[in-house]
Amino acid sequence: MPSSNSRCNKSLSECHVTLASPFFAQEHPVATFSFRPACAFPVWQPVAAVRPAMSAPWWQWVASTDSLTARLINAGGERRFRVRLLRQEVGMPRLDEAQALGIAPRRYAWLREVALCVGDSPWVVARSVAPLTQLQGQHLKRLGERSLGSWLFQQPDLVRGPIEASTCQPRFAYPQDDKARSRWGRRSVFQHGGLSLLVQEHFLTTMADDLGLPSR
Ligand SMILES: C=C(O[C@@H]1C=C(C(=O)O)C=C[C@H]1O)C(=O)O
Repeated sequence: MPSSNSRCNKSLSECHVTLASPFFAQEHPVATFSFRPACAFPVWQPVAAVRPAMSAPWWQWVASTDSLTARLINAGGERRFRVRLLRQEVGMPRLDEAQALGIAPRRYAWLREVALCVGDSPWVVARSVAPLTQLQGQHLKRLGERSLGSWLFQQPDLVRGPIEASTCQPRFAYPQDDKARSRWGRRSVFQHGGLSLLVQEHFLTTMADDLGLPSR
């Protein structure tokens, strides 16, 4: 059983890992995250288009349209579910994110990056983006370490757009003591009360190992 100071309980400053990015060739003593850019510009495809390359157990996760939070809690059984907030700030969405949201590039957005942990393992890392101009009245900024899904799936007018999938690695940093990598990434845009919210989730190898999921 991992120690109590495992990666999901460590403070962010304790998540000391080697930056594996080509831009950080050497161990970076003050670094807190690993970063492995595998796709400079990620390729997102409709989830149905990648189904032939995806095993049935993974399809149950990647193509599901209900709350991932609820699924993770259920799959974790007795193990504690935890949202680890990595970053939440106002910034610029990436080009593919702006395109997915249908907004012009270089428009300020609300950015949130989390690790969804079951027990001591980060199973999913996620990055959510919403245009800042659409956030009036939303309580997203005060979410903290409550799951975004716990709020989102309470909205009666919620509409989820089509799910797209990718095998690209996350382009944001997340704690990776055991060199966890993304097995599958997915994204979709949620609409609620004039808000468009892009949610991008990456299912990690730690989740595959803990659940005995196939490699793809
Ligand atoms: C959209 C959901 O919320 C989850 C929780 C997130 C968060 O807290 O930032 C981000 C992505 C999701 O995996 C969900 O549970 O389906």
